[in-house]
Amino acid sequence: MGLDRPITVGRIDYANVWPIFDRFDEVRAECRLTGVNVVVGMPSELNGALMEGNVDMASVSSFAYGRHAEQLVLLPDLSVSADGEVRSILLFIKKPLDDVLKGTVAVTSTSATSVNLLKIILQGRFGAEPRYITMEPDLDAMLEEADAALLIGDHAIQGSWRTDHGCEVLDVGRLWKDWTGLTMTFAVIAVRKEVALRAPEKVSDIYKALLESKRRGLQEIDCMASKAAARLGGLRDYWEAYFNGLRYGFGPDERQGLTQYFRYADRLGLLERAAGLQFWSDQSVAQVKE
Ligand SMILES: C=C(O[C@@H]1C=C(C(=O)O)C=C[C@H]1O)C(=O)O
Repeated sequence: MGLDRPITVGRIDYANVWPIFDRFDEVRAECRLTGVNVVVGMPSELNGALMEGNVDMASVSSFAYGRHAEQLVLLPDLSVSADGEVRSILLFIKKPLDDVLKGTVAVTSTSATSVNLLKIILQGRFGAEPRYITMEPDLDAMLEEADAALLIGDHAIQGSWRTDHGCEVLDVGRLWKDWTGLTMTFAVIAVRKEVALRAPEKVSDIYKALLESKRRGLQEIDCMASKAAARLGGLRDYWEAYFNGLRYGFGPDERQGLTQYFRYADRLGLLERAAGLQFWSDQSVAQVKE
């Protein structure tokens, strides 16, 4: 037992996680929380790193949690979710939707949740199974190869500001909400079970620091919006509306939406089984089974 090494935490390199992570370094310094390394990456990179054990806990695609739920636990009260529009999970369609449904869709290599969400919606709601090709998140290159392109995160946002692609832009969070009436959880923070078992105090300290970072981040969305505009472009007001439009908790609505998503993914054979949601708690860490 025990874990005689630093803990590595993976942070998604998109603005959507800023409200959770932006103040994390500051809070850790204040609490003198040492022995923590932070690495950044695209969701698909962190999904792989968490499963390979190269990171111990990370913000990852909720789909990746669903695929490997038996090896992971979720941190409560932390997610990236939306109840309708997300603004950063976007399908750019260059032909009428009916043609896209019979055609080819290029999907970003950075995603797991949204690619499968799109498959679920296109098949479940429209009875369509277009050909999917996975590509780097380059809108022009994707639209050259396909009738539509799915982008997520900052790539989607920056694509949505362009006026030269001539596409209609569909918000996939809105499509999900209109079809199911549910919230959608795109990212979760998951911990490897063996790490939660071997280093419960450390996980607890990191969890508390993340909660405090989120509390501060959400109190100062205006500062974060200015920083996002300076770093990533766009207007401060855009970013303020973006951060305010997302949800960062993991309450009953998020659980219901994610559970339904896992059920659909299971039905379509995208997951081996519909995963349950197992949350970490420092009181019950001994009950977390390996
Ligand atoms: C809201 C978002 O949520 C994300 C979507 C993910 C996915 O599709 O796998 C993973 C993590 C989040 O970055 C976004 O990227 O815009």
